[in-house]
Amino acid sequence: MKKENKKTTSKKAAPQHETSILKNSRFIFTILLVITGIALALSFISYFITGTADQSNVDVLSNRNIPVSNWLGKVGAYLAQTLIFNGFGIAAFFIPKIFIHTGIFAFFGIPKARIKKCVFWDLFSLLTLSIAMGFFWNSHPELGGVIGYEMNLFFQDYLGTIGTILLLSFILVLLLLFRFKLSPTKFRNKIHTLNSNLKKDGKEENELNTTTETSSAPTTPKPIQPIIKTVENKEPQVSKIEVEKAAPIVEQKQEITPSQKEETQQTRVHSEKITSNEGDFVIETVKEEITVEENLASRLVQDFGEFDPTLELSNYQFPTIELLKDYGSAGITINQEELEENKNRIVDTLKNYKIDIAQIKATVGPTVTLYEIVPEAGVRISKIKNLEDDIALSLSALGIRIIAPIPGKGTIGIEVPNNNPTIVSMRSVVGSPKFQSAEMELPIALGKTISNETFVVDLAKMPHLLMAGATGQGKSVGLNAVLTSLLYKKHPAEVKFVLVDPKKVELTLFNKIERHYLAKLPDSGDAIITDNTKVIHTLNSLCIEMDNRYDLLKDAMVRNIKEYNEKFKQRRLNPENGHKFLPYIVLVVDEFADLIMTAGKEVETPIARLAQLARAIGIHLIIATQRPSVNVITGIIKANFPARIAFRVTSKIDSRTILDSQGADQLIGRGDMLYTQGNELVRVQCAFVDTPEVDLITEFIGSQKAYPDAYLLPEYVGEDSSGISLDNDISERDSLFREAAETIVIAQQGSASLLQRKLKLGYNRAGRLIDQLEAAGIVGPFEGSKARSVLIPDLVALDYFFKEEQN
Ligand SMILES: Nc1ncnc2c1ncn2[C@@H]1O[C@H](COP(=O)(O)OP(=O)(O)OP(=O)(O)O)[C@@H](O)[C@H]1O
Repeated sequence: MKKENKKTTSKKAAPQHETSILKNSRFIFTILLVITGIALALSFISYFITGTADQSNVDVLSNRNIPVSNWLGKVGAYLAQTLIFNGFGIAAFFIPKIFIHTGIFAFFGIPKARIKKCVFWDLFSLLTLSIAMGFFWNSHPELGGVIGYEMNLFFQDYLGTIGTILLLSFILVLLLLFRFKLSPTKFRNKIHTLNSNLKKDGKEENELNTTTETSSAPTTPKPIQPIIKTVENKEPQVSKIEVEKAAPIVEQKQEITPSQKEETQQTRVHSEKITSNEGDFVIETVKEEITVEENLASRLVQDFGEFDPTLELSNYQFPTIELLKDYGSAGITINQEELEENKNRIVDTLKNYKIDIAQIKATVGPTVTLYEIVPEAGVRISKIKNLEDDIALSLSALGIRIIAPIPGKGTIGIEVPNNNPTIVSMRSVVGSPKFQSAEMELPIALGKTISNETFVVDLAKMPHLLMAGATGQGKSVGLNAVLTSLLYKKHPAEVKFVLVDPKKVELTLFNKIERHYLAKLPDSGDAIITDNTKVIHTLNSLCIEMDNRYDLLKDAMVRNIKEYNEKFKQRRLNPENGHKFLPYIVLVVDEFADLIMTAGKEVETPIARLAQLARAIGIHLIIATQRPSVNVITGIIKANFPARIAFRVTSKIDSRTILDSQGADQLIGRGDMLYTQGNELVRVQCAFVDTPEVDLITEFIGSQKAYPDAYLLPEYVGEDSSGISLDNDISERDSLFREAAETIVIAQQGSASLLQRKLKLGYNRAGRLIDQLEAAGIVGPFEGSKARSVLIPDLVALDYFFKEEQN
């Protein structure tokens, strides 16, 4: 043991010694650079002061007897003559600047890249200035120097005088843009702030003038005023009147009421001298104080307006309604004969079963007509309900549904399909005033009800949607209708889709809007997910996103995404603390049965978690399945999906699985559906949107300026790869291991959340890194709520540690 200790001490001592030598030589070098720079600068200044006195002497540098006037002697005179007159003129001052700057930068250990950048721009400015000064060669040759003059002539030969001036102006613009980062927007903002400041000052001056006028108004000399200091709970003084002559001091404590506090914003002191008989006295008014965050926010809002999340794509154009196909007549054609015929048949059938009708009324919908019957008094409703099949048989129509009684009305409804159904076009529902003026977070125009009204629902309120139906009954069209609705109403900044499409063909068209509307895992190719492992990763990643969002909400002290975004828009949340505008995320899973069959619990668990918790933070799920059997739509999923859509299914059992009641088996297909949000069922004809229409819309959006990438979800490292072992195997380490170690050592705080923030990692990866750091002996073991201790004191020791490890 002792031996080992000795070994480590000697090994530790060696690098410390090395570093001290290194530090010393660096210090000497930096001092040398700065002194050289100063010397050059002095010799240049001296050159301009002593004028041409030394010009004829510099040639005889070797002759000790010739006197020179330069402050830095012959060498100074020689350097100044060479670099200024024979060189770059006054631009040569950039040379000592480079020396001094580099020296100072090196002293403070500023990264080399930054020093190089500085030197580059200085050399660039040196040449430009020198060429520009070349224009004055005839009157003042020392301004541009020989090199500046020659280069200037060269450009003039090729570009002419005007061309050279234009070129130099362009270079000046480049300098302002890239060197001084003076963008036009910054410039505008500066002018704006200057303007508003001027206005404010003007106002304040006016106010002050009024005060002084009133205070200097009295003609009779005032008696000597005492110094009055009003102190507000240690806040700056509110008013202070000073007289030259000594006077007693009266101090008053004054409470500031909350309302006063709100009024005040910023401390400003105005002083005004007033001459009275007794002498000058100064009035200092201290105005406007704090209410930190709120007022800062309102100031920001005042100066820059509310935060606009759409700003980055401010020129984004929503798709036009013309992109959607017009399927002929928007209205429904009422076939009187058909109506009459059906009515008679219903009345006759019911008569056969001894059910008398008091009244019958028909409401014609796009695909189905509803006959509302008011039975004679004394007729039992269950009797009619039981005759459902017989009535259907006598009407010889598929898809008869009897609603007995119609909720909210004392009538019985019989829905009979129309002989010639009308297509409900997406165009008609998107263009409807109901959808256009919908004040909803995520409005969806699903189609038209039986009374031909546009049926609009809010996905945010659902808050998740389950869609089921046998194959070919309109599920895919339904999904497209949902997505299209959102594309027509929501800006790319406001909503993002996560699309899971195991069939690989249904949602492919949405690839075109990847950088506008889609979200994906970092480093994954296509945004549309088609394979199962990726689905599991994405779902877990969404869970992480959910947790992160909850943290943000907690920090912002709000309850849901709407309030959070409101607060963010009002600039009351600081982006530097990780706050950002949160878009809604809509997860669409097609062929859910397929997923459950292959991935089972791995999919069900995150889905259930998201379904239970994600509503408040703006993640909404839409799940579609062909096979609505109980092992697919399990109890836990059903419980969290109160909003359900059933297209036609083949059996009553399937209908029960989806809707908890029958009915879906009696639908007629082709977009005929039942919608429920927990209570009654609504029969809706789904809006029809064809593939070419979706193609046009996505093309329209896709051809516009987009974000640099799809919306990136947090990284998720699968369970399989996160096998946490405390083996200190260097080859198995995360690629960010070293960076993580440095981050932890610099902060002297061993926490995964620190790594998450600094290295922008997902929780799992950060956790894994911490485990590896523990295994390596860089951080201590887990200590409950406290951060782990860091076992390496600084970066030098860490460097040494890594070197040791290599050996
Ligand atoms: N709302 C609608 N209005 C009119 N016709 C429709 C409607 N929805 C679907 N259809 C018709 O039904 C056909 C099948 O629809 P869709 O492709 O949506 O079925 P699906 O349920 O997704 O089938 P699968 O599960 O096999 O993919 C469509 O090609 C279309 O002709």
